[in-house]
Amino acid sequence: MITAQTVSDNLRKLKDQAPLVHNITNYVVMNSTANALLSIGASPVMAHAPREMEDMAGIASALVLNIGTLSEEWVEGMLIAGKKASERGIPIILDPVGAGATSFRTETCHQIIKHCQPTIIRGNASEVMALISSEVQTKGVDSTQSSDDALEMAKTLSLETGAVVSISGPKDYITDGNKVIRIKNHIPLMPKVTGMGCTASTLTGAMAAVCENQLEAAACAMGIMAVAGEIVTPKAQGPGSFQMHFLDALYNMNSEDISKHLKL
Ligand SMILES: Nc1ncnc2c1ncn2[C@@H]1O[C@H](COP(=O)(O)OP(=O)(O)OP(=O)(O)O)[C@@H](O)[C@H]1O
Ligand SMILES: Cc1ncsc1CCO
Ligand SMILES: [Mg+2]
Repeated sequence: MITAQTVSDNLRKLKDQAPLVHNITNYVVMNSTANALLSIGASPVMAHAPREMEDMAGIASALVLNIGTLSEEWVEGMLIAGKKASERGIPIILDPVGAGATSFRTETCHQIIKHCQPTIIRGNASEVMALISSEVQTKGVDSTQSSDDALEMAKTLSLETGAVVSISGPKDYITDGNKVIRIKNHIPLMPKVTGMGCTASTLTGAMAAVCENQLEAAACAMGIMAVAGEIVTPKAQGPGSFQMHFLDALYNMNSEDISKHLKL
């Protein structure tokens, strides 16, 4: 499975390779996720116009499709970029933001899964469950379910789609349908900052670009989120300073931090 050493080795690779990560992402997090990518050592680009999707997905090392603030035109762009990325064999991360809240979101995820074959699906518990069961409702973008309740459906989703499934929440689980990796850190302020899940997805994209094994990549990215959260916790006085210190923690993270803080 993975160890602190695996996470450190992949972080080193990421910094050496500085992969270009193409994000089609929501208005809420464009700035914060671009900064997270820069802080970790990757190269971000946010682009969604259908006319430039073939070109941009044609030069990227990973594609992140985040459906947080969708429109019909964005879906068109996502499908063009996703097909190009899939043809090129680069990793595709789907963040099903708000799947289970509206049928537009859930149906768009199914379209992306069918036409683009994402390599990793990273969402909260009810988003992941909504991709398997139409009974599950998401509260806007917030989960209504626990990661434990989502785990069996996540395994099914993984086996049905061929994508690694990464569930975030008070407990993080990453599964390929057979193996399950759990990140045991618990950072209470993390869900009080909008878009930390979107940040997890974009960092998953950066890791997936440099790491062949998508289960390992997804787990390393969630591990890095957790380690940064642990570093920030004693410094933050609330969500505002948490967000600021989080970028600094990503930027300065070294292998000692990882072995000291990561709980697997
Ligand atoms: N209740 C919680 N307690 C501690 N950590 C949490 C909790 N919920 C989520 N997290 C952590 O916060 C990060 C984001 O996960 P979350 O489940 O909030 O994603 P999300 O719902 O997709 O977020 P967003 O849509 O705002 O981007 C993860 O690293 C996860 O471990
Ligand atoms: C709050 C919110 N609404 C749509 S996307 C987003 C960012 C967190 O998912
Ligand atoms: Mg989310």
